[in-house]
Amino acid sequence: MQALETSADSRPPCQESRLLIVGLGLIGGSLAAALRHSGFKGHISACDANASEIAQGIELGLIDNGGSQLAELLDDVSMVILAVPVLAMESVMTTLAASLHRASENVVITDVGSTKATIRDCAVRAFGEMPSSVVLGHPIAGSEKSGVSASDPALYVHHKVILTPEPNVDAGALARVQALWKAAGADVLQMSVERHDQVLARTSHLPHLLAFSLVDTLARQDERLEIFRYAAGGFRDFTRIAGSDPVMWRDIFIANRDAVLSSLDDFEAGLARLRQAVESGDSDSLIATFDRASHARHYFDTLLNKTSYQAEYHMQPHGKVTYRVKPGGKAQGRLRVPGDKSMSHRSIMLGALAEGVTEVKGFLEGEDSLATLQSFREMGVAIEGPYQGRVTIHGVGMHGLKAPAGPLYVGNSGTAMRLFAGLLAGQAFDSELTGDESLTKRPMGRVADPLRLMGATIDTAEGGRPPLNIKGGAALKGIDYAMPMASAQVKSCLLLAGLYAEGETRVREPAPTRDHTERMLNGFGYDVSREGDTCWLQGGGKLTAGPIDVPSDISSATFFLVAAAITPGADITLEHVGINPTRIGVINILSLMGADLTLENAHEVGGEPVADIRIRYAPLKGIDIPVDQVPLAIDEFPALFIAAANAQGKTRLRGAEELRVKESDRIQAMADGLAILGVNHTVVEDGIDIDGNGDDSVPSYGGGRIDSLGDHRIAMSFAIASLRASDDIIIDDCANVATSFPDFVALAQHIGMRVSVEGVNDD
Ligand SMILES: O=C(O)C1=C[C@@H](OP(=O)(O)O)[C@@H](O)[C@H](O)C1
Ligand SMILES: C=C(OP(=O)(O)O)C(=O)O
Repeated sequence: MQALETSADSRPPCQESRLLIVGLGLIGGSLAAALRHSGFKGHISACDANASEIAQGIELGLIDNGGSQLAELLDDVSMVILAVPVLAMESVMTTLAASLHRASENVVITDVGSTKATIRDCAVRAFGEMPSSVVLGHPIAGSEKSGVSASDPALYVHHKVILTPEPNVDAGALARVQALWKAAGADVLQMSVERHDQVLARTSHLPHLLAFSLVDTLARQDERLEIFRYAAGGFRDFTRIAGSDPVMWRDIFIANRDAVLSSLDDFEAGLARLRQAVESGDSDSLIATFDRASHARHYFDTLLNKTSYQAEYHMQPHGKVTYRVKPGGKAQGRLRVPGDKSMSHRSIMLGALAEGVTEVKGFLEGEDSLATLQSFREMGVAIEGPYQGRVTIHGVGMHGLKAPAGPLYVGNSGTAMRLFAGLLAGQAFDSELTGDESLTKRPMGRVADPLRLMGATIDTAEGGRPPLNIKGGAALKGIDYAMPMASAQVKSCLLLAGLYAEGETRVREPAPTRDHTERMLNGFGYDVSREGDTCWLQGGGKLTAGPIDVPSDISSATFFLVAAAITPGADITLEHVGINPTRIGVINILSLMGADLTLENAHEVGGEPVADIRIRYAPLKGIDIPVDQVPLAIDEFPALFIAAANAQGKTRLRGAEELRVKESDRIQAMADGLAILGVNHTVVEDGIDIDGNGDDSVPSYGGGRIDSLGDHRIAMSFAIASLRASDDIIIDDCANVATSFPDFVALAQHIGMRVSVEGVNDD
């Protein structure tokens, strides 16, 4: 992602005519400094009980004038910014309510307080109701320093400012407060007052309380403060914030009492668990806690660096990643795409339930498989890594998982939710599975129904959607189940539940689907048999740990296979790709269309066939896609539709209704994008007809702006399409690419595509 603009020249200017900052400390002073630095043309005055702060503010050139009597400073003011400690807000608001009638109608009031519910209550008491011109806010920036002399014009640059507007807020007032903070260089976002107070209790107030407490405890034990002479980096890092302004923090803890107490309860419970582990020398529990924490801390770094999809999803719900791809470009070179997503999920699941230590290499460090990994940490499994695709899982055995403290969040991943459902149905504890907005729309009845036949108790939301609530302690019984759809996720779910069931669990599939679960179970020494369309296993066995080598994901490789298949002169080799027969629909379909594909260096790793795939450009022709290839290429269709748009003649797909229940309705999402590019097509319920251009001397279609609907495969498919477009293709909502293919943009650039990332729009 591109760096956000930092230079003051490029920030939108703040147009207020006259600002009044009430409380001229570090926060108010830094806002004045930032505005001055941005070229703010208006007048700034300040009100502070401390005359020397005002004098210093004037001397530093931050404010034009000031005084200690609020009522006297309100003439002609356009915006008032309250930067006094939280408990002083009420008297300031009362004065404002009494005096503001003298000022212009248009005055907007905002604040910078660290808690929001109490300040909203103050406003309601002072004004009789929440005025629509009040927009409460909180800049997430600060320093242990205080006073106007510590003002820093860069304090807010790239920092978040959370605004908590009430439903009756005046849209103009909100826009003006947003403009104020953007001019100071901040990223502005919005949330409700309640959510703000809960989030801040955990992320800011609790850490401050702990730092104050630790320093105070140590200082009391050592009156002469001798001990601090020996305190090194860890102490310094942990306690820096204990130097913060005591009055301000007293006010915050009084104001945000309930949310702070609830986060403190959680913390005390965690501390008690650690105490117990230390006392009893419980090395596994210590390692599990530290590993989880260390991983979470690294993950937090990726959030800060905005390198993660989750960062977009959780911290910037209104900000999206956009790809801009220039038309043309090349498709040349050797590359290795990341590890297989299906196998990465399964390696963690089976490794966790195994006896012994499982070493995984080639693990996909994408958000989907990382969410699976994190969920097992939350169930007490010690997992080291991932470090460059290597993960070490300390298996806990079939019955060693522990109840997680809360819901297990599996992000965007249908695979994880469905496989987890089977596995959790066999546990002794209750559990809840949740996911992101896209996953929340996907059907889970397909696993809940057969699991109920096995004896599980599972509640879903309306229409069989997530979240799933799974009752622990069920006595599962094996079933003989004919799946109504060809789904590896349903099959795998039932096989995993079958591990815990009495007797035999048999699953019949209407067409072959990926068989990674069966292969990996066999690899862990658990017998899974197959005859024709049916596979089965006996419950009650055990898994034995062993090494797993995850090959590159053929679903990710597909984008580059199609890139080369449509680009004259292309020659790409994809290394070490998994070519399991249940996954090679894309190779078969492209070959039928006339692509020049060869497999080199074919061999087997850990029970899965792999090869290097070389593909050189050859003109494509439209085909009727054989129905038996559909489940074998299910995730590859968005990219194959782009191949079809470049082929000569019509390509017809039928029997692919499953595409409608993926991360998006992939038939409709692709049809909508193809329409924007000007590609003729006809949508039917279970497929699509696409008319290809087939003339490789001219571009195959135009450009345009496409909504990927937050679906990674839609985003990457239209990025590849640009190789044969006549104009730029701009694709919105691409953060989700990180769920399956975190390096996609870098590799696309590597082969010669002209793709750039436009970053976050923060409005
Ligand atoms: O088992 C798996 O790992 C997967 C199975 C497929 O889903 P269905 O089982 O719903 O077809 C596929 O679309 C998904 O990306 C991964
Ligand atoms: C459908 C996909 O994944 P999942 O079902 O795990 O969300 C996919 O990766 O294309």
